[in-house]
Formats: sequence, structure tokens, C-alpha cells
Amino acid sequence: MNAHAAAPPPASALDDPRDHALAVAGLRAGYGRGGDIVCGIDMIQKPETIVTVIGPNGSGKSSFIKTLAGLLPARAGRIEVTGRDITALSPARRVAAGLAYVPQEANVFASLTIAENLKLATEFIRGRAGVGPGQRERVLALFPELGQRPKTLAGNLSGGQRQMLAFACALLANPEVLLLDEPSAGLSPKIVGETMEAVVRVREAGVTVLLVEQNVAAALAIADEVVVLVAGRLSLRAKAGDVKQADLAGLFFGKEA
Ligand SMILES: Nc1ncnc2c1ncn2[C@@H]1O[C@H](COP(=O)(O)OP(=O)(O)OP(=O)(O)O)[C@@H](O)[C@H]1O
Repeated sequence: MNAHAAAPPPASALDDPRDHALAVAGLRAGYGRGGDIVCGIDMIQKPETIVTVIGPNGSGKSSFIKTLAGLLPARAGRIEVTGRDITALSPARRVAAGLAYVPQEANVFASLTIAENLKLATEFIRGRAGVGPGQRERVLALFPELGQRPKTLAGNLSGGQRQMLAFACALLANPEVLLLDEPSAGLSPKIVGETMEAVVRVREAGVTVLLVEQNVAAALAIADEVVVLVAGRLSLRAKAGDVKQADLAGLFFGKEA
């Protein structure tokens, strides 16, 4: 665990980019003409930590992570990755700037093989500076199973293996920050454990991970910090070890911390 992970954000955190991988200030977003779903989120994440976003259904977790990835435009606020303002960048340019995203569903091409999925991802991230030829080997070293079966169709992989492939495709860009939208969705408890172990390996490889999770127990087990979103607002931020599942019930029913 990173002892610094739960340090409170400095008053003017965005002025000092050296100490954060991801910084979010006053972020607001919503759909069409509807009201804000992301209602003014401020958050600083230290490098090489895992922060898990949890909260009740419909609280805006996926919308928040989609706003970070650039799939939902920010209405207000600012997003920085390692000190660079990426708020106005397209999703593809955010990847080039070091922010990779793995969506909850349809995150690999089922009709393509493992090798073809990795090749396609490599083509996509050509613009990312500093990604050398060794990146594929480094990524496959994290997920050796994938390297052993390059010709297997992604559609024939188990749910857990498919998540590993999706992680691997995202990591080919050598991101500073990896965003994961509910990697445990639809997986059996054993496979959830393996998937979470993979998330820890990703962090150990030097990547900062922000993940949205419905599986609170799994999230608490691997995270440095937990962020609770209620109705689009950050309701609690705490070290994962300090959060008890029983305490979350009150928050999930709307009690502000
Ligand atoms: N494409 C969309 N268009 C309009 N409203 C949307 C869209 N996607 C989500 N919403 C609305 O935004 C709100 C937050 O949804 P979001 O999926 O971000 O929450 P969540 O916390 O991730 O939920 P869950 O835990 O159920 O996945 C909900 O009221 C939802 O109906």
C-alpha cells in the first residue's frame, strides 16, 4: 500500500503536477440537455496507486470515468494527466497523452484472435511518444497466458481472460493512468479475484489505476484509496484499509460524510 495515497489534496493541487498522476477539478458533465450527472468532482490521485470509485447504482460512476476518457464532454472543470491539461482533447489524443481506458463491455474484438487484437491496438496508439518495440513484450510478461495462445479468438476466451486481453490492449500505449470501468462485471468470484490480482500487477508495473467497481469487497481488497460517489458528488474519500463495508451503507443511502 502506498502510505501517501490518502494525503489530502493541497489547496492548489493543480499548481503542482509533480505529485499527481491524475488531477480533476470542478468536473461537471451530463447527457444532452439533461442536468449534470457529474456534479463538480475534485480529485487528486498520486502516481502508482489504485483508487476505486464505488457508489450506488446510477450515482454517476461510469459517467465520471467516461468524462475522464473523453467519451462524455466535460461541461466545466479541468482534467490533468501528469500535469498536462487534457480536458479539451479527443479520446484518441488522451490515449496519446497517457490516459488509457477499458470500457465495461465490448472491450475486445470477439471475432479477432489475441494477436490480431494486440496488433490493432498497436496501430491505434502509434501516435503515443515513447512507446518502443519492447512494449508488447513488457505487456505480455504481465499476462503470460495471452502470449501462449496468440491464435485463440477473443470470443472463445473466458470472461477473465477477455479482461486480461482488454487490459493488455490498453497497456500497449504505455499509459501513465489506466481507467477501468467495472472489470469484475459478470465474472465468477474466483475469476474476480484473478482479475483484481491482474489490476495489482498493472499498478506494480508503474501504472496509476482508477477503477469503477460494483464489487465493494473486491475493490476494498486491492485499492489504496476508495472514493464514494453519491448523486454525482464525491461523498467520501478514504484509505481503503480505513473503510468498513458496514459504514458504506449509510453513504449509499445518501448520508453525506
Ligand atoms: N447515455 C446516457 N444518456 C442519458 N442518461 C444517461 C446515459 N448514461 C447514463 N445516464 C444516466 O446517468 C445517471 C448515472 O449513470 P451511470 O451509468 O453513470 O451511473 P453508475 O453509477 O455507473 O451506475 P451503475 O452502478 O448502475 O453502473 C443515470 O441516471 C443514468 O440513467
